[in-house]
Amino acid sequence: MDTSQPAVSAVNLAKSYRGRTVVDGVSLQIGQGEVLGLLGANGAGKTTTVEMISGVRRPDRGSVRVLGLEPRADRAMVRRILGVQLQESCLHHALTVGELINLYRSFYPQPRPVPELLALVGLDGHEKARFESLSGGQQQRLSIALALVGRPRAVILDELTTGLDPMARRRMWSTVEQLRGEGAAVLLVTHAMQEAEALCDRVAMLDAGRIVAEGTPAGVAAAAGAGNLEEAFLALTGKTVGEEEE
Ligand SMILES: Nc1ncnc2c1ncn2[C@@H]1O[C@H](COP(=O)(O)OP(=O)(O)OP(=O)(O)O)[C@@H](O)[C@H]1O
Repeated sequence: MDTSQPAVSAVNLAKSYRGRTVVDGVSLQIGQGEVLGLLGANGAGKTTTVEMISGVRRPDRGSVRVLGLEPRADRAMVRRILGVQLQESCLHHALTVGELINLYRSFYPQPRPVPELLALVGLDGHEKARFESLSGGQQQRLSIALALVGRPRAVILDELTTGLDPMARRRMWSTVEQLRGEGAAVLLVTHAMQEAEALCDRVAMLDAGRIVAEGTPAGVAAAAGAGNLEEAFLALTGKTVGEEEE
């Protein structure tokens, strides 16, 4: 494992589906202890980009390194150091929160203790609840806890707080701050510009598969002649937040 390099490095990634290019030359670097926000309208290519970074999807072009490892070639090693927020539908609905966490804990050499994980995502007291009995927001928080079980050095959080109530959202924000404090590299995919401003050291704005702006939230806003990220998003992409790509 090479720790002198950025924790996550993606160079010139490209992906087409049936001849249509949806990611077109995306390069991203995330240092240890850094939170990078990936912003873009629906269909801009964010999920495809993070899927290539996590190794779930093979890029047509370009390369990815996570702590110097190649996610597809070094799959087993990368799984130990990269935490990815899961889609909750992948989880066994009849298992309890505690059972699911313990199952994931068994995959890692030094997993976080169960109470720490429950506290991180605000699920204290829910250890014995079956997954299927949790609310949508609680299921989402459990999927975040499972991404953090193995003390990952790099974390991908896709729509961290979408659908969460204001208190849960704030808790997730402190969880991200804790991860940064632990030296993890965090890639945060978000539509919430206020969240990006509050949490991200840098943001990359994606439009139609290309990065159209990158820098600190304040720097991106200033370069676009905008007062904040939401206005910058509109100026740079011609879309309001949440609007679809053509
Ligand atoms: N498996 C697939 N087959 C064909 N087209 C796909 C596939 N996955 C994604 N696409 C298309 O690629 C484009 C980019 O999708 P992607 O999910 O990466 O965007 P996104 O920025 O994550 O959007 P959202 O904010 O809606 O999640 C979209 O036009 C989408 O329809």
